Formats: sequence, C-alpha cells, structure tokens
Amino acid sequence: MATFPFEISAREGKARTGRLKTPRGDIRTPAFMPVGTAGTVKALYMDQVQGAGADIILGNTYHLMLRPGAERVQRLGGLHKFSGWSGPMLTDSGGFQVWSLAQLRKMDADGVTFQSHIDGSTHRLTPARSIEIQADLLGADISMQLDECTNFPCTHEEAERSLALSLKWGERSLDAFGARDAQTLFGIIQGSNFPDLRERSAKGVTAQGFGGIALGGLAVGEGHDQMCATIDMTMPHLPDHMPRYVMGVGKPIDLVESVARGIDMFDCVLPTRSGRHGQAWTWDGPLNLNNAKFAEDTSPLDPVINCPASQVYSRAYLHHLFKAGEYLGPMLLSWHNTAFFQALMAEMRAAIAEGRFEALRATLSAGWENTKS
Ligand SMILES: CNc1nc2cc(C(=O)NN)ccc2[nH]1
Repeated sequence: MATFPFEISAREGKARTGRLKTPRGDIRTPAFMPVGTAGTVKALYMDQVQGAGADIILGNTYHLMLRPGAERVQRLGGLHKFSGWSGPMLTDSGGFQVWSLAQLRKMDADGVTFQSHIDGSTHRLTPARSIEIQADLLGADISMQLDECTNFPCTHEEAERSLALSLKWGERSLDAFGARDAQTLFGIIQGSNFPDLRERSAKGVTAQGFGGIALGGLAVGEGHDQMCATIDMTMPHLPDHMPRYVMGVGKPIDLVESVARGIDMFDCVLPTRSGRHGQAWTWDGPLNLNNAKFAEDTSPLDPVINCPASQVYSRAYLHHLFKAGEYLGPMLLSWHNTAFFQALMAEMRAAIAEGRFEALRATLSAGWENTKS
C-alpha cells in the first residue's frame, strides 16, 4: 500500500500545517473536504468547488454502490471521470451510512447485510467488498477501512466489543487492499468516549500500518465539548508523522478547536446542507437568510471572500430567493459556504505558518462561542 508523503511545514502548539502529496495533487493541510455524496457536491459545479479552494473531495460508497452501482461507475471510467473531479478523492467505507440510512441491516462477524433505503434491494458489505468498491471500482485515491460505527451513547462493554470488531475489519481491509503504489488506505479509531478504549483503538490502528488515521464515532450527537475531550484522550497515542482525519466534522468552531489539537483533515456536509436551508456561515457566525431582517440589507455576505456568491449578491436578494423558493438561493449559499469553509482553512494554515494561530483561535472561538451546540 502506498503511504503518501506527508510534509509538515510549520507548527504552533499542537496545530500543524503541511501537504499530503498524492499522485493526483497535493492536499494542503489542515484540509476540509467538501462532501460529494452521490458524485456531486450538491448544487455546485466541480469548477466552483475547485475555485473555492478545495484540494480534495469525499465520495460516499454507500450512496454510489446503491445508485448508479459501483460496477457501473467502473464501466463509465471510474468516479473521477464520471464526476469530472480530477483531483484527489477520498471515499468512505459505507459503514456509517449503513448504520444511519439503511433499512433492515444484519450485522455479523464478517460484514453487514442491508436493504437499500432507495429500492429495498439487498446488499452485502464486507471489508474486502468495501475495498473493492472504493479502490478498484470507484478508483479512490484514499480509501477508508470498513469499521463498525459504535452507537452513541453506549456502555463500555459495547464500545469494547465494537472496537475489537473494527480492529479485525481493519486487518481484513489491509489484506484486501494489498500493495498498491498510487492509492492509500486510512484506518479508523473508535472507542466511544472511554479513554482506555480510545487508547486501545489508537494503538491498535497505529500498529496495523495504515497510510493515515481517522477518528470515527464523532459528530454523532456528543456535542462540541465531548468531541474535544475525545480528541484530547486520543491524540497522545497517535504518531506525529501520520495525517489525522476527524470524520464528519464539523461546524467552524469544531474545525478551529480540532486543528488546535493537531487534526489535519475534515469532512462535513454542513456547508452545502445548511446552505440549502438558508444558513450562511460568516466570520461573525451563521446568518439565517430566511429572516426578515435581511429583507432590505444591501450588504453582501462577505466582501473579502473571493467568491461571487459572497461578494456580488445582496443579503436582500438572497432573502428574496429563499422566500420565493427559487433554486438560485440554495445554489448561491452552497457556493458561499463552501468558499467560506475553504477560506477558514486557508486562514488557519497561514496563521500556523506565521505563528499567529492561537491569536486567531482566541478571536474566532470567542465570536463563535454560541455555535457550539
Ligand atoms: C456527521 N457525523 C459523522 N460522524 C461520522 C462518523 C463516521 C465513522 O465513525 N465512520 N467509521 C463516519 C462519518 C461520520 N459523520
């Protein structure tokens, strides 16, 4: 299995900035991955996603294996060609969506059988099948091991059993992945919010020899403070030189506080999902453009962010679009939010390089205190 070179160029405290170098291009870290669930970052052209500053996007194995089908995507040239995204792409294993979306799922020691939430058809995911879908059929640059997404909250015994299964599936994922020279595989740490289990999982995953390490089982309703506490109990057991990725995270405050703890990669549907519902993220916190207070507000969302959706359109116009149910409303806010999240990552990268990250963190965390829940 290839291990992509990960070069850390500057540090401030536990925060670090650098580059994860892949055959399809460099990923500037800390990095935020827009989520391209079904081969599209919803309501955006890939040119807009790239123009917003994203180096890498995420694809969901669960959605693509159900529709249009993983073998069909392969027949059509793979996910990069199919979707028009030529840069690095990470796919998740499908495990999380099976737990959160599938109907009638049956777990056993070797995998999970489930019915599609789309048409009720039956599907089977094992570590080997997930690797085949991600690396061979979709052609992901970075694949994720299949793991069990531990329910939250859960007992210590449940978390212990679950992380043991995930470690076993991690070994099987590595075996199935084999020796590829242009693709890599990340392992996933579980253990819920138990320090001893997060340590056990972190040490186990680290020893297995992955190309990067993800923290799973977060952003599942535990809240900001518990998420930070779980990251705190995990990081001491991770090797410094490997990329650390927190799955499904998060709000801007989550990104800042996670970068401060040494996290390098993130993914979250929030920019596009909240944009579709009229929420615009800004340096001063989120705005709800459905609110009548914007009805005659001629100011743009953010004059500094280099994105037409942020600079050209007035808040009054955006308010009108959402009141009228016009398609352009969700399109423009998805664009702006995607650009804002990338601008936040770029600002954190620059701040770490210039030794002013803690000052930035203090300013942003103070202004975003009420966005934690
Ligand atoms: C939106 N929250 C959220 N939590 C996630 C956890 C995982 C995970 O533990 N995978 N093994 C994946 C995606 C997630 N998205």
